[in-house]
Amino acid sequence: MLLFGSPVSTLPVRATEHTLIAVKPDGVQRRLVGQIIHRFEQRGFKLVGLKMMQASEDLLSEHYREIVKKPFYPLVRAYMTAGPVIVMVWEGSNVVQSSRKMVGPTNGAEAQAGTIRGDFSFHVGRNVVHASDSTEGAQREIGLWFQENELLNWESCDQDWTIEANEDKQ
Ligand SMILES: Nc1nc2c(ncn2[C@@H]2O[C@H](COP(=O)(O)OP(=O)(O)OP(=O)(O)O)[C@@H](O)[C@H]2O)c(=O)[nH]1
Ligand SMILES: Nc1ncnc2c1ncn2[C@@H]1O[C@H](COP(=O)(O)OP(=O)(O)O)[C@@H](O)[C@H]1O
Ligand SMILES: [Mg+2]
Repeated sequence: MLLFGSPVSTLPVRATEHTLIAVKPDGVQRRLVGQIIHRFEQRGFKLVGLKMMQASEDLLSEHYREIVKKPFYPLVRAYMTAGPVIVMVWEGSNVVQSSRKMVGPTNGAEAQAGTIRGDFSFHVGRNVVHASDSTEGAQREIGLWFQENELLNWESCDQDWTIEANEDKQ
């Protein structure tokens, strides 16, 4: 009797994309972690890594190497090291671009209601969440924040109901 559907080995291997999402120190302090995780879960993306960390200044300046020379960077450093962050890796088709849309523009004051920043923030320096902005950036950031053995490759039981099986053949 097949209670759980096809055996794992016969499930199609699908092209995957990953992104780094972080709940910033304000999100942790404001008890928004659960609500933020919930949004990615309900979209159907798959969580493959998660941990709480205190970011070091070195890690942060690598992570934000594109803004490290900007005049406001000291504010970003103070903000991002002010308490623990929750870092996560999410998997799914087009997850990088979709996550950016879910997160909304950098400044919460410009973000639409319904986005994470639009619902939970209104100041650029307290914008609750980070999301990688490109697939290359995501790979770089995941490598910075996670060891390989902290990411798990697992089969989710709903994948046939969130991804059409023929996706890779189109
Ligand atoms: N205080 C302050 N912080 C800023 C300013 N501009 C950007 N930041 C912060 O620096 C972060 C990085 O900026 P960007 O990478 O350009 O914005 P982003 O890609 O929307 O944000 P991340 O997802 O955190 O990378 C922002 O999310 C803000 O928290 C600014 O003018 N003042
Ligand atoms: N003008 C700004 N003033 C204060 N903080 C900023 C500003 N621009 C960016 N930041 C902070 O730096 C982070 C990284 O910036 P950036 O990567 O450009 O935006 P995003 O977070 O939307 O990808 C932002 O999320 C925000 O926390
Ligand atoms: Mg950014």
